[in-house]
Amino acid sequence: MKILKFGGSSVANRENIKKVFQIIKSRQKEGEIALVFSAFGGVTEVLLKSARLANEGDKSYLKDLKTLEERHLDMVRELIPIQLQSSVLTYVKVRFNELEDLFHGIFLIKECSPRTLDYVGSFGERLSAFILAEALKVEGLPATYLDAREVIRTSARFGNAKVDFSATNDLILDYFHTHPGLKVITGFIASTAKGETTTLGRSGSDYTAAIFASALDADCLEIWTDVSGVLTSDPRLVYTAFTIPQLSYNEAMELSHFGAKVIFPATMQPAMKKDIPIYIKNTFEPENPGTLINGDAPNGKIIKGISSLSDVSLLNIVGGGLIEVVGVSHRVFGALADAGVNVILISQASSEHSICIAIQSADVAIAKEVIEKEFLTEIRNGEMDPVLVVPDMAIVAAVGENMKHNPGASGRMFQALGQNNVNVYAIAQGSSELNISAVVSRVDLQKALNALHEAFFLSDNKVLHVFLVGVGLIGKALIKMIANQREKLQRENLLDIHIHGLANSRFMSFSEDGFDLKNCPMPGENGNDQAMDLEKFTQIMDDMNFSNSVFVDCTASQEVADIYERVLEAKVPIVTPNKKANSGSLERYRALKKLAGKRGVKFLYETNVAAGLPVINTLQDLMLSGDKVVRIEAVLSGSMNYIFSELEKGLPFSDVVKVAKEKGYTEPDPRDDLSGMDVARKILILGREAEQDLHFEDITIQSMVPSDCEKAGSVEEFFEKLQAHDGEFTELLQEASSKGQKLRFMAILENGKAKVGLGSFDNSHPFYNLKGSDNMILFTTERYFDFPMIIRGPGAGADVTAAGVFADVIRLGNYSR
Ligand SMILES: NC(=O)C1=CN([C@@H]2O[C@H](COP(=O)(O)OP(=O)(O)OC[C@H]3O[C@@H](n4cnc5c(N)ncnc54)[C@H](O)[C@@H]3O)[C@@H](O)[C@H]2O)C=CC1
Ligand SMILES: N[C@@H](CC=O)C(=O)O
Ligand code: NA
Repeated sequence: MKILKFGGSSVANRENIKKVFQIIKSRQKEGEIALVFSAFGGVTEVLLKSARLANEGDKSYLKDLKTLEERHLDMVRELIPIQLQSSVLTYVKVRFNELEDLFHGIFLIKECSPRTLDYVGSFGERLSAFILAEALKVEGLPATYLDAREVIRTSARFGNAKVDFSATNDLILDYFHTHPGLKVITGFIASTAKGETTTLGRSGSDYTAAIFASALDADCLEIWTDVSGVLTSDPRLVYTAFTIPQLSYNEAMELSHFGAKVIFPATMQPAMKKDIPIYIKNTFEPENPGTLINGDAPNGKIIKGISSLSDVSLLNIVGGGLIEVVGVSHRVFGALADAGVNVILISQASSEHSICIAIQSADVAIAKEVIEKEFLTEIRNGEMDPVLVVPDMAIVAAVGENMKHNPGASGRMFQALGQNNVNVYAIAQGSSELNISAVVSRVDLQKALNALHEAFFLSDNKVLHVFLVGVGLIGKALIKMIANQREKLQRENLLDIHIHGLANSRFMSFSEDGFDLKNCPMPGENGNDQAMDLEKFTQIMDDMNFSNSVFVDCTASQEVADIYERVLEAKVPIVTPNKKANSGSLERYRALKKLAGKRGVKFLYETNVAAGLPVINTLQDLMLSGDKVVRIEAVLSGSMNYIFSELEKGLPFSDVVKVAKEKGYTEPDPRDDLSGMDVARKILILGREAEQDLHFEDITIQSMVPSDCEKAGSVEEFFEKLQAHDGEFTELLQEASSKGQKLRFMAILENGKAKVGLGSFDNSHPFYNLKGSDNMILFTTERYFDFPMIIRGPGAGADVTAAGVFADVIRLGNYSR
């Protein structure tokens, strides 16, 4: 025998009911079944609301009742052929006449006791089960309607009646023996021995089904609902949540205590006592195996699910006078129990100096009042502080029976929370080792759930959530690269990258699920894009609350570089090719590194120097291994190298500069390259990475920008003015050529000072053979003293730069595994 229970959403309309009938037919072929139905979706709520209206003297209950009657009559007309309808329609009409009389009584005497409400509530299931039994007959399944009030005996605790199992079991067995065939049973309702109608409380229909399963020693109980079983976490908060294939009864109870509303613990008890397996199945996806809940906790996942409770507050009871005083807890919890306050979590430090309690926020005022009243004398004497309330908290709980005697679960849990900047206010683990709970700030709830979900379920596949500011040349190339490499990364690196925020200087746009990177709309191209506001951008990034967020700055903007502290403070790592932050004051450069270290996040900027060439990382490795930099001699500008190489072909200087810009080698304003500023920033950064106290004032810079061009307002105007100077550059080139030399724009750092400017080199120097956008860096160090370490290759351009930024992003993924 199998018991199948269908919830309100499964029988909300004709379409759904047809699906239910399919399931019933397929199950019946497999063996004997009995069916338990809830009221049609939403009906119980309307009945109870109408009773309340009538009780308040509000006649609009009549309208609600009429609508409800029509809905049931329509259901009959839709499910049953016209020639068979009349007796069923009559049944419905008679029930509604009774209801009308009942409500009129409530309306007249303005009284609606829990007992009356139970009677009102019973109509929902009596109507649905009766109509469905008749409809099943039409489908060729002879069914007997069973009003569960005939067989389930309870106490007279109306609203949440207590079942008398011995009487109930006998009655059920007796009924089933005397009534062979398919039974269609009303969920939720029961009766006292005197025949008064009662109801079984929250999730009462599940309870009904479990009571029948237990009485009949059923092979299994199937709860058919509108979700595919119990999920690993709340899918509204954790998009990657998935169905848990199997749970032990204990795990299921623990998960439902903390938020998973699929099944209510009390309803499981009768089935659990008899070790009857419970399947949670989806009416709308019947082929999905759903969740099996039984007595097993087979080896496998240590943690089965992550659940949560929001709307929680913490009470801290603190006082030096509490140490080693016997009976403090007794008094605290006694006072709370007397006031009817439910305690969700307790944590006490072994110093006994404080007790920390989590309760529902709605109970805070009364809880504070009763505890302070209980300890009035201690508070007056200064032995205890007034109760400290920490509002707006939430509890996250990792649940799993296999964490028993299995070290590491809590380590993983708190590492994941810490790494994602989620502060933990209190912790509790029961000695049953079934659940580790942490109290966190409510604003961190979603991030905490996602971080834990990832740590326990998706640890093989890490997701980085990127927020990208600057979608010009480099930003666009980066998006394209991520789109192209995504599948490979997922497959081979177990890494996924989503972009959730995009901004240029004018607009910003966001996507909760991540943008479609193959057809990624640019900020300003979506109808609902907002005007760019950096503060707001970072705020939205915080609010989206992803674990593993990454801030990528692909601008050349000082303003963007100025918010790095704010980003790092929020424990979000930064990846950037923008040199502005690291080439500002030495104090800030150091402070940023220190802050990143303190907050435990990375600040990566390999592309600050020589684009994707491994210059910064190499230098950092040299320094870490104890080497000391003696001298750096370098060509650090891809655009300048390109310009002076192309000049050799006899092309005019202004034309070559323009092409360098078109090729994406120059800064957004090419004067940053020609003036030596860009190279100065780079040598400054290299000096600082070499642990030298280098300031901008320590650099002598030779600018290549003619003075009238400096003053030009726009880049276009600059190009116009530059033409007049073409001859001067040709002369410079000819002078070098006449000596068999080549012009290279370079930087030298030695003895704490740097020089940036044009040099000419003969073929004995490594710079002589540089081509196109090449960079070359010669590190002379204590170890590489006789022959310098040389790094050479293209040092500017969209792809080589985006590849460097991309590599830094991937590095982040690897760091935090
Ligand atoms: N082009 C290259 O070869 C290399 C470039 N870099 C660096 O990469 C960065 C980006 O360069 P490109 O992509 O060539 O520049 P770009 O001018 O093509 O793009 C800059 C982007 O930043 C946006 N932007 C500017 N100010 C902004 C603000 N305040 N808020 C939001 N967005 C803002 C612009 O709207 C644009 O989308 C620069 O810092 C550059 O120095 C580094 C290595 C090589
Ligand atoms: N404009 C720079 C590229 C970025 O750093 C260059 O020309 O090297
Ligand atoms: Na680099």
